[in-house]
Amino acid sequence: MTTASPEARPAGGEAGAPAPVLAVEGLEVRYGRGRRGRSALRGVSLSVAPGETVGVIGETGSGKSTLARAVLGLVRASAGSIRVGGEEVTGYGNRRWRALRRRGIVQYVFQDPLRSLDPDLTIEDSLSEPLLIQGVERTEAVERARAFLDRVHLSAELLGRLPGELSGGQRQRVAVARALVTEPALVILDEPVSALDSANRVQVLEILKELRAAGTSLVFISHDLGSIAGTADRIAVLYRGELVEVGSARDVINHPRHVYTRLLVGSAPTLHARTADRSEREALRARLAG
Ligand SMILES: Nc1ncnc2c1ncn2[C@@H]1O[C@H](COP(=O)(O)OP(=O)(O)OP(=O)(O)O)[C@@H](O)[C@H]1O
Repeated sequence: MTTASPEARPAGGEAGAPAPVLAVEGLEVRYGRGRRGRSALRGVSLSVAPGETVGVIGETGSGKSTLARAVLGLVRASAGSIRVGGEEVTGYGNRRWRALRRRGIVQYVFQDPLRSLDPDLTIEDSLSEPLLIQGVERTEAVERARAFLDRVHLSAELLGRLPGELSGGQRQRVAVARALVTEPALVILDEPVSALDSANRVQVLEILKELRAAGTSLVFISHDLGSIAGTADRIAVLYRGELVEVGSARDVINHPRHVYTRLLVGSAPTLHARTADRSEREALRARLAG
C-alpha cells in the first residue's frame, strides 16, 4: 500500500503473531492490454489475521470487486502477491485455482445470491455440494449441511426448495451457509447486504457478527460504511484503486485521516461519529477533486 497509513494490527508471521489467512502485498490489477488497458488496483497491501473481520469500503468503481475477484483467482494480478492460508497463489493458473477453491479454504458470497447458488439445485443439494466435491460421503454431507441452517437462522423446511422459491433474504442466508459448510479459513463477502431490504439486511449483518464471534475470518466489502461499521474489526478504505487508509474500525470512524474517509464518515448519518454538514462535505469534495 503506497499511500495508506500503517495497519493497526501486525500482519502476523512475526514471532508470536499468528500467520495471516490472507496476505496481499503490492497488488496491481489491470484490465485490458497496452494503451487501452486500465489500472483497477495499484499497490494494494492488506492482511487478514485468523478470526479477524476486515471491512473494505469504497465508492462505485474504486476496485472493491476487483480485489475480491483477485483473491478468488477470478482475475489475475499484474504485479504483487497474494497468499491465502499461507499458500502463495499469485502465479496459479485456472486449474490450480479451481483445486484451491474445491478444497474450500476460501469461500465467497456475492451481492446477488443467484450468482452464488445454482438455480436448479435444491437448497439441500446446494449446501451439501461443496462437501461432496471434497469427497465427504452423502449422508454425512447432508447432515453437516443441515446443521449449518441453524447458523443462518433458516428452517429445515426450506431444504427441498429451489433458490427461486425463496425470498431474497432467505437466499442470501443460504449463500452464507453454503460458504461456511467447508469451514473455510476465509470468507469473502462482496456487498452481501446491498440487495436486501432493511429487515433482511439487519438479519444478515447479525449473522456476520455471530460468525465473527465464532472466529471465522471475513473480508466484508461494501460501499456502505454503516453496514461495515458495526461488523468489522478493521476498515480498509479503497479510493480510485488505492488503499488510502487502514485502521481499527473505531479509529477510522472517529478519527478519519484521509479526505475521502472524512467525506464518507461525514455522509453517514447512522454512525455515532459526528456527521459533516453540507458545506463541510462540499469543502471535502472540492479537496478530493483538486
Ligand atoms: N472486466 C472488466 N474489464 C474492464 N474494466 C473493468 C472490468 N471490471 C471492472 N472494471 C473497471 O475497473 C474499475 C474497478 O471496478 P470494480 O468493479 O472493481 O469496482 P467496485 O468498487 O466493485 O464498483 P461497484 O461498487 O460499482 O461494484 C472500474 O473502473 C471498472 O470500470
